[in-house]
Amino acid sequence: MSQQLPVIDLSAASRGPEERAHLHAQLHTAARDVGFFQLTGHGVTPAQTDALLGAMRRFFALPEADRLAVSNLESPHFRGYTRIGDERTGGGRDWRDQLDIGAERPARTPGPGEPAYLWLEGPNQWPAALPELRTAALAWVDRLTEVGNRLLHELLASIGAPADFYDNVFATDPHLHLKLVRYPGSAADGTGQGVGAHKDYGFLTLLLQDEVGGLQVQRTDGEFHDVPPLPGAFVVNLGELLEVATNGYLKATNHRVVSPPGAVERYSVPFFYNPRLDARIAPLPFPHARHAPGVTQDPANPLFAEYGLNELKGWLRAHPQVARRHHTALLTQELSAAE
Ligand SMILES: O=C(O)CCC(=O)C(=O)O
Ligand SMILES: [Fe+2]
Repeated sequence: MSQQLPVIDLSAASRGPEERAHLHAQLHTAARDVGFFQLTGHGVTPAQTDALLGAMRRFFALPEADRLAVSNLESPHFRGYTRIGDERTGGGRDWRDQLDIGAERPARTPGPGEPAYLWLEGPNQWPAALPELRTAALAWVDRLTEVGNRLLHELLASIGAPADFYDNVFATDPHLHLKLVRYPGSAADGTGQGVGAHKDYGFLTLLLQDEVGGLQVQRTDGEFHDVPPLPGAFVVNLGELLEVATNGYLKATNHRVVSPPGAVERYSVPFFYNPRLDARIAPLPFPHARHAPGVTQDPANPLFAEYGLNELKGWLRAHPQVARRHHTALLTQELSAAE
């Protein structure tokens, strides 16, 4: 099923009060009713996009041994390369491989009394053969951070909230996250699970997808609808922290990727615009707050207002081999917390 998402032009924000008011009306409706939209007018150039996609394709074309040289199994910080089939979503195997990249920071080993999510801070792993990948990926993080920052301001303003309300949780050491993803066609098991249905954990996700398609969004009718690729646009979706911030007025939307047919490859690049790990998401003051229905109650997926907890739950769930190798103590704690 296909139903095009709202298409929203961010450049309208700087074209005078009338166009900005129209942008806010569009953003408000899209964020409240769908949680997903296509973003144009973001200012990222085709040359910047091509630099990233080119370096990324060269990474996935490297011999497997070179990709495994930066395996995330070696990183207690969940950075690096995940082989096809090693990631899990909703208990099922995802048929994709990927390189996880975050802000370049020294490794953290949480001491006694420090929160376990500090494990998520650490250095990236870069393939020695492709220095341009590091350059293009870190430039993309900088560029998309700027877009995410502008978009979040307009989105908060669109629902009548102070635009700068969350500036402090992004000001120092935001936990930005970039994923370079390849879907290598369909697995023999026939499940079609490129990545299983899930919500993203942070504030906003800005996704670059190629022309193949396969991303699907669950809409209020409960059905998953295709998101047809729109050249030059980013697919934006709201993460769980915006649901927490607005007490459920805005929703983090379930989405998934259906594997491309046969041996067709699909490439995508989600960028997760996330705050500091220790940020506690204070309730957002806005006029509709009193009508907010509350956050989704799902025992299998608790929503945490302390961002690091929300993020860590996701990593432990999605990367069981990294978790078992480096974090058995945390797995025990997670299990006992769920009981
Ligand atoms: O590849 C895509 O289109 C979406 C990926 C996604 O939802 C994710 O990695 O969180
Ligand atoms: Fe996602």
